[in-house]
Amino acid sequence: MSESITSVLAQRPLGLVFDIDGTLSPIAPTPDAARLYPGAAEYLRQASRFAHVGIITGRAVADGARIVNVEGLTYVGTHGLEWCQGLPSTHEIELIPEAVPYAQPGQELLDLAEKELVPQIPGLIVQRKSVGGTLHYRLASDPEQARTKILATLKEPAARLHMHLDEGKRAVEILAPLTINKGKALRRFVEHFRLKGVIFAGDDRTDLYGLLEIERLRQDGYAAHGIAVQHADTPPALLEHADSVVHGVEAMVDTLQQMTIAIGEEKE
Ligand SMILES: O=P(O)(O)OC[C@H]1O[C@H](O[C@H]2O[C@H](CO)[C@@H](O)[C@H](O)[C@H]2O)[C@H](O)[C@@H](O)[C@@H]1O
Repeated sequence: MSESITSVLAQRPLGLVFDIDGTLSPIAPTPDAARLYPGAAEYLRQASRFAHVGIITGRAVADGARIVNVEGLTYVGTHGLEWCQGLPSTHEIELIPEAVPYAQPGQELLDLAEKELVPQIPGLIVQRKSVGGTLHYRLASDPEQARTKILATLKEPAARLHMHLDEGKRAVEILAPLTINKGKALRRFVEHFRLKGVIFAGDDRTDLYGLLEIERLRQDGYAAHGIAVQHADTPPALLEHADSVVHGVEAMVDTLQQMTIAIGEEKE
């Protein structure tokens, strides 16, 4: 582990914050098939004895928590719009008030996708969230053609409904046009727990907001470190703004294990 990570891990209160897909869970053919890398849940559980552990994901909270399924973590879903201070089976999910007006327009776009795109693109998966959702074209016979078709079909209706389109891994995201993102969520997490040190890890476009917030937190005097999990399709900007890079989910979970051991030793 780098000296920079070690020095952040010595801070208390400490926060450890992770994305799910591509970070703790290998990319799978469908969203439902994704699983945490072996050992990851146990390391998160152990880490949560000594640090505030957060999951900040593009998935809905209920979906992300179903995959991670560790009690005592903070689950932040739908790119920062939903919060839950534990598993949703025992804790209430809070939808941030600014997002509420965009629930209906998001549903309309997803209805349109089901009506117009699903019949034309075999393999397209429509994933609904409390606000917006994701269209997964990974299983389409020609993914690039599917992507073009989805964006062309939704561009005008999205503008009319004041919704925002973004892209993830083989996926088009339908988002509320809010300035809330994973970076804002990370800042709120840090302030909520009055953290002195924080580590954030992610692998995709939307995780860039998290890495940029790590830079701002450091400028504001926090001990902060950003990790990019590199895959073949990792956006270059993510690598430029990361303080360290690990190669793939297995290496990320190995780093999580080392961090867990280090903070356990620090405590004793
Ligand atoms: O912020 P994340 O936790 O990384 O969530 C981003 C999106 O991840 C999921 O989709 C991605 O992973 C799937 C399973 O590995 C894969 O099949 C898909 O192609 C990827 O785009 C999730 O389903 C989305 O809701 C998230 O927005």
